[in-house]
Amino acid sequence: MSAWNGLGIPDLILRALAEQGFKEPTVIQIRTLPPAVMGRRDILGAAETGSGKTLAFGIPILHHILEDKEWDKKNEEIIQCDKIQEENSDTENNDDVDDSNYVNGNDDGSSDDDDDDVDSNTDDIENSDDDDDNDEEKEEEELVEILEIMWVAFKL
Ligand SMILES: Nc1ncnc2c1ncn2[C@@H]1O[C@H](COP(=O)(O)OP(=O)(O)OP(=O)(O)O)[C@@H](O)[C@H]1O
Repeated sequence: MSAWNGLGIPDLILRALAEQGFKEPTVIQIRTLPPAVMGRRDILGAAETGSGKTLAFGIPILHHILEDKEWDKKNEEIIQCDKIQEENSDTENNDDVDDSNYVNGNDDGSSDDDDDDVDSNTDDIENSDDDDDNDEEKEEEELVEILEIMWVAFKL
């Protein structure tokens, strides 16, 4: 278990720290990270030069950026769910109209739309694999972003 565990640091930042080769937090980081990250408190710290103060406040900043992004992502998902529900209710309404096909008699007793539903269900299954790949890709992109912030903003 990494010495960074238990300080409330998100996985993505833990991975970035591991990539940087930072095996354990410094004293100022151990003291500031739990209240700043888990306790969401403002922190004031003093320690000698070269003791790791930059990440002592940099990690909480990154944590908050990630939380904001997570919030944006959830909102996006909710909006997409709403759109899908709207589309479904539109489709159901259309189905009501198309049921008249059945009454009027398709040869096999099905409406043409039923076949479409099967196709679209298969599409959904294929799309869920794509979604997993996209999630992984997005996580990798975020990791690269975090590392860039660490290098550029925090000059690590
Ligand atoms: N947990 C850690 N493990 C190993 N190296 C670290 C760790 N945290 C920071 N460092 C490295 O230690 C060096 C000094 O860190 P940093 O610049 O944050 O110190 P500081 O306390 O802010 O110094 P100053 O007061 O001079 O600004 C940097 O090269 C940084 O990459």
